[in-house]
Amino acid sequence: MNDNSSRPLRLGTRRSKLAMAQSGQVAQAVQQLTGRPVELVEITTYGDVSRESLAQIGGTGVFVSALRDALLAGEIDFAVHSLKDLPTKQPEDLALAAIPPREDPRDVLVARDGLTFETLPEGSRIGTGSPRRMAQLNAWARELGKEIETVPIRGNIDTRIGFVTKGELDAVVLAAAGLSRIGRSAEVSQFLEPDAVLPAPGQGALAIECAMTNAPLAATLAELDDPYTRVAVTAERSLLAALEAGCSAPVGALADLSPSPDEQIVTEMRLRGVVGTTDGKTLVQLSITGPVPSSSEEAVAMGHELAAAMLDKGAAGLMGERAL
Ligand SMILES: NCc1[nH]cc(CCC(=O)O)c1CC(=O)O
Repeated sequence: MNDNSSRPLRLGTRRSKLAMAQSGQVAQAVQQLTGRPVELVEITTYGDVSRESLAQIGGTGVFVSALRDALLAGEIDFAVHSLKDLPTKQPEDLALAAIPPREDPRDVLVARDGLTFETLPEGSRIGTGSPRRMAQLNAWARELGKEIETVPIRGNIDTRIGFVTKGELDAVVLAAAGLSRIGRSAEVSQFLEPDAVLPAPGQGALAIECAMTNAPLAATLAELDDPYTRVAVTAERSLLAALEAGCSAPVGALADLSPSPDEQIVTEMRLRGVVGTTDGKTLVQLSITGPVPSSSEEAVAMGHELAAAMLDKGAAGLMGERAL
């Protein structure tokens, strides 16, 4: 592939269980693709060591900057991120070389006694540090005429599920994809349908990044790319960018394709978006449907079109809000 193609490829990863699981999967795929061994290089990011809330320390970008520094310094060859943790603006010197097929994008409820959102009793305490989840859960509770309390929490998946198993909270909300990657899907009490809770832009998808200067590696990694996932998450992220949201802003988005990619002839893409106040009193929720974008530019345009419609409906006034 290039001059020193005999040495193992170095894959930089955070050391959380989730990051190790997703890096491990990609490492295997790349090993198969290239015939070269892939070694994991563990890197600690500021988001892993800080106890502050994500909103305070500047959003989810805190998980990626150390990996990106290592890429640019040539200490690692490529990195795997949860796409939803990537800031919407892609640095010019880094290639988003592949976005593999997305997993289930939905959020899930992990509740005590297998309760669902509908059967949780009045006054239930639900843990989430995400303003997006708070806004939609509180709006849903209002619709059901039920009083709930959203409790800001942080921590890795095990820690968050621990709040429920230790009896400190009635439920927590997590991403289905994260649970599935660490083998804890059995603990899901309810999959939250996007009609009630739209996931974060890019949720359930991975991003494989390498230095722009390493063109041969970028070309190899591109074989892991799924074009349908790419247009869907590109539209979702361009909506987020156009709403000028920081990564901790309460924006949900999901693009789905119909018929589904498994059925071969995909004709349409629907892009849904939501932004709201964390108390759920005000939500701006809209969707648009169009032909499946045939380029990144078309996907971006679709995100911008939905953003403009949402801004028209008052989304701008809701963007300033931060967690708590
Ligand atoms: N914010 C942390 C984070 N980043 C990616 C995932 C899950 C995996 C994914 O969405 O791809 C999670 C955990 C969660 O939100 O429950």
